[in-house]
Amino acid sequence: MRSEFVVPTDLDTATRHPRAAAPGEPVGEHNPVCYGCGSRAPHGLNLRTIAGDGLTVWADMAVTPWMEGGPGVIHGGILSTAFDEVMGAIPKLLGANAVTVHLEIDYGKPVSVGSTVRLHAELLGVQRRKIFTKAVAHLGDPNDSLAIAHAVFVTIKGREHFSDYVENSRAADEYRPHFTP
Ligand SMILES: CCCCCCCCCCCC(=O)SCCNC(=O)CCNC(=O)[C@H](O)C(C)(C)COP(=O)(O)OP(=O)(O)OC[C@H]1O[C@@H](n2cnc3c(N)ncnc32)[C@H](O)[C@@H]1OP(=O)(O)O
Repeated sequence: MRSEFVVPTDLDTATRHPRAAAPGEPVGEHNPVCYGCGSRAPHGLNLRTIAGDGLTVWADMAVTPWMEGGPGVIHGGILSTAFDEVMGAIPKLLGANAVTVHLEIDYGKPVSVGSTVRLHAELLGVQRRKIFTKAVAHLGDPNDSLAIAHAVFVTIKGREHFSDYVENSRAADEYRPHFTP
């Protein structure tokens, strides 16, 4: 499948954080009301991302009728959100808080409503605060991809980054104690 994302040739390697989820364990939601992974996001994707070997993660997503874009197939924006979410679990394996600054998707084949898509993400490398990731969506054979994604995340200090916005959160009561100086 074609992708023209240019991976920098001078990335550094990184190591798994000692307290990161072990292979086979859920990476865990980063916010209980997150649209992508939150267990208390009734209109969200409720993705459960699992740590893989090395610096990889995966998640399965059932493509339900409300995800439809073209007739009988998934909306590209839903798949894009799922990719963002799953690749966004890679910084957690590094023990880092990070947000997406760049997200790029190559769509290779339609994804049928009723199918279950596996999203598999890996770390490509790091460069200062930047974390480069790649992910593939497939139906069981990673070499037969439906779509490929690349994303760049940048590490942040959670409290500084979100303090101006946390009162807008549906979980503000839970966050407030952690964000009040
Ligand atoms: C409590 C729960 C916590 C954890 C919460 C985790 C939530 C995850 C949610 C799922 C993922 C999302 O949807 S996240 C939501 C969508 N994303 C966002 O809202 C992010 C909005 N962007 C920002 O706020 C800002 O850009 C920051 C803070 C990320 C970075 O700003 P900054 O701190 O001033 O840093 P800056 O110097 O500009 O950039 C740092 C490095 O990144 C590079 N860089 C910047 N933008 C880009 C870009 N588009 N593409 C490539 N590279 C880029 C710069 O060149 C630089 O590289 P160099 O000079 O080192 O070479």
